[in-house]
Amino acid sequence: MPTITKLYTMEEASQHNTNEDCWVVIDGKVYDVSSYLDEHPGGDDVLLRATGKDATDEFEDAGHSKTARELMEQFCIGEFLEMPPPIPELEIVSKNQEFKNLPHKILNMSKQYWAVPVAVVGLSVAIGFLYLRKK
Ligand code: HEM
Repeated sequence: MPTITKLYTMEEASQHNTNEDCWVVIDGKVYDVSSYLDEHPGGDDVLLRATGKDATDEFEDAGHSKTARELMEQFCIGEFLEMPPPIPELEIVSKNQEFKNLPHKILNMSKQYWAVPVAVVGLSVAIGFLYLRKK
């Protein structure tokens, strides 16, 4: 039977960063080490500092034994879902002020183009009015 793996984003994993509720992300897997904080031979502070990021390097740097690696499996709650980085071009377009102000620019332009015929018609009416009054 296939096993269902829960996927967690870093945003979700990083919310579990307290003494009572502590998750760490190591080598693509998410571990709930809340119950292990007091027993961790390296101390609870290192685990708490390892939350909210990929702690693979810190875990490897500590030179964990085979026993430690076997032990950690019981704390595994799922896998880490890495979100793709935002596409730079789309970001540039969305941040570009020129594109953001485009609706206003179009509105202003349409106002300008209306102003000329309205002015011409207004002037013609005024001249016509004055001409008729003189007669
Ligand atoms: C589920 C996760 C983890 C488990 C089960 C675990 C388990 C252990 C165990 C059993 C030891 C004793 C030494 C050994 O047998 O290797 C240990 C030591 C240690 N661990 Fe972890 N660990 C975990 C995560 C981490 C993380 C994420 C860090 C660093 C950010 C870390 C840092 C350390 C340090 C600094 C020591 C002490 C090494 C020493 O004094 O020689 N551990 N850990």
